[in-house]
Amino acid sequence: MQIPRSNKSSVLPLLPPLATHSIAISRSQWMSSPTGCGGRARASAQKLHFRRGVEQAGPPSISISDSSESDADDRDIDGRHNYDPVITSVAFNEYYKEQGIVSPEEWDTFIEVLQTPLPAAFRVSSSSKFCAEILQQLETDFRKSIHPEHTEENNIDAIAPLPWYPDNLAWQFNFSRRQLRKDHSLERFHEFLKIENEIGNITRQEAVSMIPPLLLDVQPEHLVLDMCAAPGSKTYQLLDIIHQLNCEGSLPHGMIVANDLIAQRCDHLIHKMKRMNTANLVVTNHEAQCFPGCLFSKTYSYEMSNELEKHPHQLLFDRVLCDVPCSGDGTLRKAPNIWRRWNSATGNGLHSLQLQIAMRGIALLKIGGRMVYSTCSMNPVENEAVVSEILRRCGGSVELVDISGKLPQLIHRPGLSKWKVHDKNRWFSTFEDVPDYRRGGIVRSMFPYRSTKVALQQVGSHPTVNSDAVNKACELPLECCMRIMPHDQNGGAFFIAVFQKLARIPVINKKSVSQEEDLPSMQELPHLSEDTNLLEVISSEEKDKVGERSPKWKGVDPIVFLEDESIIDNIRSFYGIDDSFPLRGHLVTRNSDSNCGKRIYYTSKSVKDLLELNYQAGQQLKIPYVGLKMFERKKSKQGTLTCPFRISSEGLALILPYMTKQVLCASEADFRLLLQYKSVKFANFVDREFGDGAWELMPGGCVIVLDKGSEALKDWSRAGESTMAIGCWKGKTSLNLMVNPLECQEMLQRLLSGEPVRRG
Ligand SMILES: C[S@@+](CC[C@H](N)C(=O)[O-])C[C@H]1O[C@@H](n2cnc3c(N)ncnc32)[C@H](O)[C@@H]1O
Repeated sequence: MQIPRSNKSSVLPLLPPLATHSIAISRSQWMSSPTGCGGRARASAQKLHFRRGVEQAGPPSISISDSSESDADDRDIDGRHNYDPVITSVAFNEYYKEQGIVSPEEWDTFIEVLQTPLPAAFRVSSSSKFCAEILQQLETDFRKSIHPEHTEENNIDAIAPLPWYPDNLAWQFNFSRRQLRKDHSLERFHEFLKIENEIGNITRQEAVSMIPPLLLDVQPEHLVLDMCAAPGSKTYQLLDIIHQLNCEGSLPHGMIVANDLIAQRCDHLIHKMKRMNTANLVVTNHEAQCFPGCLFSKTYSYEMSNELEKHPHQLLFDRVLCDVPCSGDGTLRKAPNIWRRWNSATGNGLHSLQLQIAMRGIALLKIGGRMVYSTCSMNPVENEAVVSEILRRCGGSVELVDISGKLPQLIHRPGLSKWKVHDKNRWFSTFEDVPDYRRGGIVRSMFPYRSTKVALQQVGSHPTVNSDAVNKACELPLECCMRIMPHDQNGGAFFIAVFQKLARIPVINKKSVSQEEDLPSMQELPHLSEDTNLLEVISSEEKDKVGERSPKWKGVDPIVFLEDESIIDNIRSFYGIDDSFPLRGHLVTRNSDSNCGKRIYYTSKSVKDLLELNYQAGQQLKIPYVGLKMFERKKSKQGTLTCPFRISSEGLALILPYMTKQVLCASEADFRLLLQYKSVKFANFVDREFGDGAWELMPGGCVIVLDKGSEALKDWSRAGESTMAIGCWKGKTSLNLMVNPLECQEMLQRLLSGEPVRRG
């Protein structure tokens, strides 16, 4: 029996009254199947691989699931779509009762909570310059002013911070999404959520999904790989962490590489990440289990590892987030149609893929680095079994980190040490019980790990299973894993394990994996360099690419460093960009003829290094998105321009403190005039001096900064915290706004209401 662990024993006081009626469920709520996207040959092959993994044990249908947020969430309890009253499953009940997932006394509460809708949660971006104001607004305004029906009756807070999340940055609300949309008393709060979410100041994210990035212990200088990243709520949280401490006009040293197999899901992720305006993100599109190591020196050996620090020969990460595709029954409250599909074969079918992805993650980790393995499934075959097999295969070169005290207010349970495997109406306690014809689908690594020597006893000339050993608790420290159950704090279910890499991982001996012998200890292994090990896990297709100079990824524009110095010098001198802001080597375009590039993107030093490594390694990485859009070429009817590039809104906050030319300060009246009319003749500005100043600017791109009365901004290098600035274009007779309509509307609204505005 597992006992919840927490310094606090009480559950969150937001537990809603349990539903006794059937709840309405939309079929479209479930995450779209990976098999439904994309069309390119390679993507199809990848998807096929994923599907095969899933179908290995023969589930009728499956979708990937994640516990982040989903727009479809809004429909599941809304009742506008198809109703499906199924909120229970005999197979589910039988399976988890047999696994002893919760104590018999807890069972009814567990199921009752699972049958209620999940309270929505959101996170305030700590890197947002309006973080403090937003937190204050939540605490002093909304927390006190909103009282939807049942919270009022039950005398509970309608919204409250999650007690375990640091600095009150995460909040949960105690009413349904339907109420949020329909209840008039929540209108202002709903509007607030929508706007702040669009801007990127807050992110809707399921509470339990916020835990893995917290336990990854990410520092702003870390190189982080998010292996299965879409739709990206954890990626956003990771970016938030690395940007948290940096000041305006500077970039953190770290970087996030966000990867996903499905191109369409990558697009969704990219769309979301754009809200962060970051130069420290790379989005890649690979099978995580074959993620390229960008190894380019065939002569590299372990003895050269000191050199490696200075000139990386392969891609290694300080932190890896391995939030694998899973059966997702931890999200049943959010995605109730999982009840109807629930089948133990789903978890069995995903086990091998999850293991492969996690092993690749460990291989890509620097020694001393950390990897979080997580799922939103309750199934031990997808959780503890994968963790056990990682520990077994790594033979002491990784250890499980005890995270039990890291988030003291979070109620959680230790990992299971015993479980069974279910297959086609049969239960197996050991692999030896599995008939030969099922050993393709049911593999040894699904069972609790125990030494073969312990498990087998000799009876006559035949080894038989020692039943004491079978019932013996697993020998691995699985209690270090973290299980979160829905009724622990009125949330979703989640599983998390944190690994620390202590040494190079042993080369995987095919025999020991397939025949399930105990792995030799590290000392017994030949002294092999880690790159050999990395290549072991790179697929042959990837392997072929090592050393290639210019392979092209179909459908993805090549990334080209902007090397034309005349363009860079032109931009620098036109905008008077201070020399302390590095441009050379940091600018990229997505066009092989960089002179014709319409958009120029800025990359941080870490991203620049990664792109260079990738180039040297033959462009192993397929990168659909990189860099912060900084300059955009604009065609002009004004004839030849001194500089045809304007500064884009996304990059404005970063570069403004370094600009000494083409910047003008406007009164609030003139600033508003520009936002309202988009194009204003010089003579029509309220402040004549400003109109004259605008006329005197060079034709082309310029930036208008809001002058906040007494605090007239004279020194752009101090632009930051409360600076409000917009990109414009100086034409022959007028100033023209270069801000997209939505952003413009937002700014205007905030200006009129006196509320804070977003940077840029
Ligand atoms: C649990 S979701 C990830 C949720 C995400 N970490 C978040 O917080 O928003 C799993 C993701 O894995 C992706 N996926 C499935 N198979 C994959 C593979 N072999 N390699 C990489 N990604 C894969 C799916 O497309 C899906 O987006």
